Amino acid sequence: MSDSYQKVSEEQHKNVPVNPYGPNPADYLSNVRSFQLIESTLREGEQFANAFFSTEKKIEIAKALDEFGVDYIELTSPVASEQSRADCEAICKLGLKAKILTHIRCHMDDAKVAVETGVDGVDVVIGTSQFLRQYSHGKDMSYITKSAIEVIEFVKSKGIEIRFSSEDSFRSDIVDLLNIYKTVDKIGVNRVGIADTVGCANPRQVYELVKTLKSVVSCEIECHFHNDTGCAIANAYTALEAGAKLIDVSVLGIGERNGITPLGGLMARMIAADRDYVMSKYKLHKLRDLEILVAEAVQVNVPFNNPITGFCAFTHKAGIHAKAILANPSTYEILNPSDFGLTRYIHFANRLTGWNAIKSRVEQLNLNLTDDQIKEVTSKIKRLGDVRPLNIDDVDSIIKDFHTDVHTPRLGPTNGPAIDEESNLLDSVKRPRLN
Ligand SMILES: CC(=O)SCCNC(=O)CCNC(=O)[C@H](O)C(C)(C)COP(=O)(O)OP(=O)(O)OC[C@H]1O[C@@H](n2cnc3c(N)ncnc32)[C@H](O)[C@@H]1OP(=O)(O)O
Ligand SMILES: O=C(O)CCC(=O)C(=O)O
Ligand SMILES: [Zn+2]
Repeated sequence: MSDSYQKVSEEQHKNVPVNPYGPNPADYLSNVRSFQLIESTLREGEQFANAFFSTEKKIEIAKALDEFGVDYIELTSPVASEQSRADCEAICKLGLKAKILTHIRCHMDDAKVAVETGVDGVDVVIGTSQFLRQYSHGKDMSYITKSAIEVIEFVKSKGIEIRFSSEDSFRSDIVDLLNIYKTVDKIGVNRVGIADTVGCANPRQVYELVKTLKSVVSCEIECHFHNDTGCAIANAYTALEAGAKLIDVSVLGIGERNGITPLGGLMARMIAADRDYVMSKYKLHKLRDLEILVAEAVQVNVPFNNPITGFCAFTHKAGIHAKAILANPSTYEILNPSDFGLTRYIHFANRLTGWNAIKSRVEQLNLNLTDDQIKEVTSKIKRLGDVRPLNIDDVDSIIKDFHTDVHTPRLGPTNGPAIDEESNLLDSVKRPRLN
């Protein structure tokens, strides 16, 4: 960043207008201002193609998630492997503030192992769509209901939390879904879960399903959204608006295929909706380090366009934007980088820059130029920017040369040959001109 970008002031946003499209406080269903996070980097995230977490790495990630302030940490099923079981036990013993969950199939064999690990709760899942009933577990709805009741009653008898979830909820029959949720709610689960396992749902469908489910169960609703069609964050937000309380996330969204709702992206969405709630609950300054920790663990880069932490998420380039940002950052920023311990930049070393951005650079360099002179030097910068990409040193040289030029008494044409400005443009960056 350092050679092409200018760090600009930490100025706070000013005169932020009320957003007429913001959450409507009259919407009694909405949990936008009271949501919780089920962080699944160590469960769904372990299903990401590149993921292998050693015990030490799992512990480091669990501690970092806890420090960030997530409400729950979900871990891989203890029946997945012997080490998965041992890791689950080890994380339970850390004494974290977040509640620890593990995730199992709807089967007594899994449940018996899960309750012995020391977890605070068990997330049970079973596919309810025709696809999964036919090609995954091969069970019908009455078998599913029977085994759900058995597993739920068993886990409850151990005095720990229990959540029942249908897999592939959005391709399941609505009557089957509502029947099974009503049944498990009656037995007394802490939460029921809806899962968009294949990422097929859109926000309108999410709103409808969550709202309908809300009208038939008394327990909390958790939602899990895959991002195959790019709706994972929007669906999560809409689910909260419709009355869901808990959202499954993972760091950078890692998970099966292209993953689920990303923690950082959801934070961006939620802080735009209710900054006070989000700031009071989550340590947003830790987000960048958390993402780097997980990105390195699974050998990927933080995406360039990631919400909040993408390398240019708070960099403003076009002259029109730069002018307004310098006057009031709220003009072109919905999020304030300082909320995340980050910095705003103006990218002025390019041909889209404007004289207001260059004026700010001139002031940073402690040089004295009139507005007309700054406009002239801006034209020079643009001309060079038409020839090649620029960096800060290029721009600073042009400004400093110009400054020297206008503050040096003219020596007259007899002191040297005139230099044609157009043909010597590149040269003029390097040394003062004497014309
Ligand atoms: C959408 C999701 O992400 S759900 C969570 C996915 N998580 C995991 O799969 C955890 C990692 N998985 C594993 O380690 C293994 O798959 C295990 C240990 C769970 C099971 O391994 P295996 O016994 O070798 O079975 P395999 O993985 O080949 O097939 C899955 C089995 O679970 C059954 N099954 C699948 N889903 C469920 C369910 N929700 N509830 C009960 N049984 C289920 C299938 O019928 C199949 O059983 P069968 O072939 O023995 O009849
Ligand atoms: O347990 C759940 O709610 C979700 C399981 C899962 O990962 C999925 O369906 O994609
Ligand atoms: Zn999933």
